[in-house]
Order: sequence, then C-alpha cells, then structure tokens
Amino acid sequence: MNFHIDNSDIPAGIKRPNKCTYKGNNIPSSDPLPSLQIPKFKIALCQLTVTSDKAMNLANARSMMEVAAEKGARLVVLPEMWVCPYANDYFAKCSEDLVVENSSPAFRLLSEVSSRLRITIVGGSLPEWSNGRLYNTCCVFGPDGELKAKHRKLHLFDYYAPGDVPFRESDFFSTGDKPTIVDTDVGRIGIGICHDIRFPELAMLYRARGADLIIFPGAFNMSTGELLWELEIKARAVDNQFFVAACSPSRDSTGSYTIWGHSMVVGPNGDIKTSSGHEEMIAIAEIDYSENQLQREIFPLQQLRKENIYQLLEPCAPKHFV
Ligand SMILES: NC(=O)CC(=O)C(=O)O
Repeated sequence: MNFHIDNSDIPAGIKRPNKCTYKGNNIPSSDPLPSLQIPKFKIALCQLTVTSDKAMNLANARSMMEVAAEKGARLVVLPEMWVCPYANDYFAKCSEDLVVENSSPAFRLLSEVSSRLRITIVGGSLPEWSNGRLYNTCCVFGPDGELKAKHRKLHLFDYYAPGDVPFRESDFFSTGDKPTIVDTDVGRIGIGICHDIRFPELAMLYRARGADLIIFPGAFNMSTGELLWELEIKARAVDNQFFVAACSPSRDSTGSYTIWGHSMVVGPNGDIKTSSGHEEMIAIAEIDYSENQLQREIFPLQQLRKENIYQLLEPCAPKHFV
C-alpha cells in the first residue's frame, strides 16, 4: 500500500515544509502534534435543511453559522450539498465556478462570514464547475476569510441496492485526485466527503500526516444511514485515534433522496461527543486534542503495527491464504 501525498493544491502559506511519502510500513511512530498547543475549542455542525431555493439555502446557512459563532464555536461545519438538494436535477444548474472572481455566491458568503466572525469554516460541499466538469467540492476558509483548502470528493457514490432508490454520482461528477489536509487555527484537519469515509486508507493517510481531526460533510440515505453512518464515523476515529466529525443536511431537505441526518462528533476512543437527530439543528461539542494523545498512550497501536505481515502489496490471490 503506497501513498504519496501531494499537497500542491494547498495555498503556499500553509504548505507543510516536506512532502511525505507513506509506504505502509513507514507510519511515523510519534506524529508531529503541533495542535497540542491549541486549547480546547468548540466545533459546531450545522445540520441545515436544504431546499430547492438556492438563495434561501445561502441565507439559512448564514444565520446558522452566526448562531454557531454566538454559541462560541471556533470551527463551523456545513453539510454535503447545502446550496441545493442532493439530486441530479440540481447539480449542474446550482453549480459555481470557484476560480472566476465574484462568480460564486457561496464562496463569497463563506469568505465573508469566516472573516467577520473570525472562525474557521469547513464549508460542506457544493457542485463546483471547473473547465467543463462538475465536482462535489468542499472549501475550507480561515478566520481571515481566505480559502485555505479545497477538497474534491474522491470516491463518487454509485449505489444500486435491491429495492432501494439507485444513485449514480458518477453520471454527473468527476472525481477529485488528491487527499486534502490543512493546517488551521484549530488544528490539522483532513477532509473527506461522505462516501470518502468508506475508504479507511484515506483516514490512515491523514493520521500518518499528523491530522488531529477529520471532517466529513456527508449525506447518507435512510438505508446506509441506519446501518453504517455511526459505525463508519466511529471506525475511522478509533482506528486512527483522532477526532472525527460528520455533518449532514437534515432529513426534511428537498429531493427524492431521503437523508439520514444524525450529524456527529466522535472522540479518539469512540465516544460520541455530540449527535443530532434528523431535524434541522446545530450540534456543538468541545474538542480537546490532548484526548488523542491520551488514547495513543492507552493503546499504543502505532508501535504495535506489523506491516511486514499485512502490508497490502497487491490484490491477494486465494493461494496467499493457504
Ligand atoms: N453522499 C454519499 O456519498 C452517500 C453515501 O455514501 C451513503 O452511504 O449514503
């Protein structure tokens, strides 16, 4: 299992000095933990109701972020697809070009709110239009209102469960091609979008790069949500011994795709720090990164790894098991 982190997409000011090549058995045994110096802070997950009226969604996001900041949150998170319903009919018509200056109302909103309220915003995701392609994209803004990172969903959600409504994101979106890890005022954060949570290698990569927290804007449906939402969030947290936060739209959002909700923050030992129901609300939790360190002392998993035994070099043929 070889990973190469390319953070060339991250603005120069926040680039890590060295690129890191993670070769499976080469996970640093003691991560750099600059964030231990960061005092406890509050994270707010805004579980918005998304309608077919984009202007209304933007206004609603603005007021929920303002309430979150009033409640003391320094890190505010929005859900996957908060500018339009998570439905094929809306992606192209609600898309925004994030590069052409002033052409993205959502970009302007996130930049303005983050700088005015002096907060870090992980801006959920929106349909991004770029060079003739659509991406499902998350933007991260710092308290100076600057874009710090942009993550394009790496794993598109193509789903065909018998008896359930099929969904093919790949009919509309192109995939991203980079992991996204960003140093912010509230720690080193790895970003994934929804289905990205099902690929543990991505979270492991973020762990190897010293992430304190991973954030997944997401929108699981009623079947996958009930069975897997909490399980996936907890699994990524306990395997990697860091915080994981996942923020969903509320269930009464518009569209044929019914959303599970239950935005949640889970700590490094698997305990739920906050969890919403399925209705519109803001879920707030306190994050203390010393819990990551404590958990790593209680269970020193990194030191026990035996990559020489289970490193994934190639797809396993059955003969490997005899
Ligand atoms: N939005 C998604 O990627 C949906 C998903 O992963 C799910 O399980 O539902």
